[in-house]
Amino acid sequence: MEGNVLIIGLGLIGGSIALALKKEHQQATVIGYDLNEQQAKLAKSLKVVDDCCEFYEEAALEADFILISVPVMQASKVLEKLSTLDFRKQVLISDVGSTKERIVEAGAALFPQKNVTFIGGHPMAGSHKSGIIAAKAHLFENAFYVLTPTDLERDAKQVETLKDWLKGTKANFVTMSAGEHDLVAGVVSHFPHIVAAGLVHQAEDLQQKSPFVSRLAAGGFRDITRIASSNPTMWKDILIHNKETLLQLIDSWQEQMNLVKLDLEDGNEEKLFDFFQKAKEFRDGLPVKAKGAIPSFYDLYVDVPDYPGVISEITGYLATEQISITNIRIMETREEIYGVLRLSFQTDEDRQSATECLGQYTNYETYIV
Ligand SMILES: NC(=O)c1ccc[n+]([C@@H]2O[C@H](COP(=O)([O-])OP(=O)(O)OC[C@H]3O[C@@H](n4cnc5c(N)ncnc54)[C@H](O)[C@@H]3O)[C@@H](O)[C@H]2O)c1
Ligand SMILES: O=C(O)C(=O)C[C@]1(C(=O)O)C=C[C@@H](O)C=C1
Repeated sequence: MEGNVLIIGLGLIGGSIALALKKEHQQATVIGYDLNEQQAKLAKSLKVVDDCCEFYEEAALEADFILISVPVMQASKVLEKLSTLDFRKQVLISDVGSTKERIVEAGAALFPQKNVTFIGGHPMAGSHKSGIIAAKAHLFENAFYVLTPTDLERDAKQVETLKDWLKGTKANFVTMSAGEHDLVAGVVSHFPHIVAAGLVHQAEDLQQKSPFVSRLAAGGFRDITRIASSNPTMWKDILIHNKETLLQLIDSWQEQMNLVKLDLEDGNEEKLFDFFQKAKEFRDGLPVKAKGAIPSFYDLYVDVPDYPGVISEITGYLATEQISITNIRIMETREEIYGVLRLSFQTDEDRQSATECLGQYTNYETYIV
């Protein structure tokens, strides 16, 4: 597509979308603005945008597409500022905020004029890293990208235009109401971030009792708390915007913890087993996507002798058969002789091929848990 694009907020998400958009629409001119001047300058020198501006009013009036990619409380302010401009041509405005209801309400109220259309958006993939340095063109490949038009029938054409602008993200677009989005995102994204931060606080408090807490915080603790390293401003804003949903989720979580507590106090083995078994069944049955909310993990465990170079030996065999691994980790050392390697694959077929490959080249035992 040809045209002028303005991206307001040149961090992880704004930068990633700019890269994907420029790749797909080489005729488009992408102008970037960021409150943090250094960030904007860096975006220009890294060629994430064609140019950057000190004030965005002029670029906004010339834009065909404006994307707002700032923390959600700031997004409402940017929308207010844009609404004071005298747009003469047709312009499509969207955002990438992790919450939708309040932003979409503001968009609908602030732009009654026919030539300005606001459609809320949320790419459901990201990272705990922030800033332009972490931006990647492929960040949203295969991830869900939620669009929340206020009136699907009226905005149908603009929704298609928006998808065209965002085509380079290679995301899977889904449309839903802003309310439904905030409920679902609350459950699968916002609330888990609260729990992750809570677990880290608990570990930090207990660190006073034993310095081993942080030294032994490996494996499961690291997996479940990675997202606690995310940007605090972004998450503070998300909680404020999605307050009602999150208050309800906190209540139901507390109820659930109380039940586990009672079962534990009673020593009710059957109920405790059920708690984990039912969670496992639901988790194992979640749809597997290459990227997005739930990453796919097909794990294969390998008992290997504990000597230097064993990892490159294994990866070498798999490379010979062109089998790609998404992750590799040493789990433990047994009796100082054997180690357990966990190899993760994107598909069950890759895992099967890896089992056969290691069976052919080595006598190491492989197993699936
Ligand atoms: N990080 C994720 O995983 C993720 C995923 C999907 C959506 N989101 C949403 O994307 C948005 C941006 O998040 P991010 O991860 O890119 O954050 P980020 O910190 O990497 O980038 C945000 C940028 O916005 C700039 N900014 C702040 N206020 C501004 C304003 N008023 N005007 C112009 N620039 C301003 C900051 O200087 C910063 O460079 C947030 O709304 C977030 O909820 C984040
Ligand atoms: O992978 C991560 O680090 C994320 O937290 C990404 C994540 C998520 O919760 O899934 C975080 C916030 C976004 O709005 C969308 C995606």
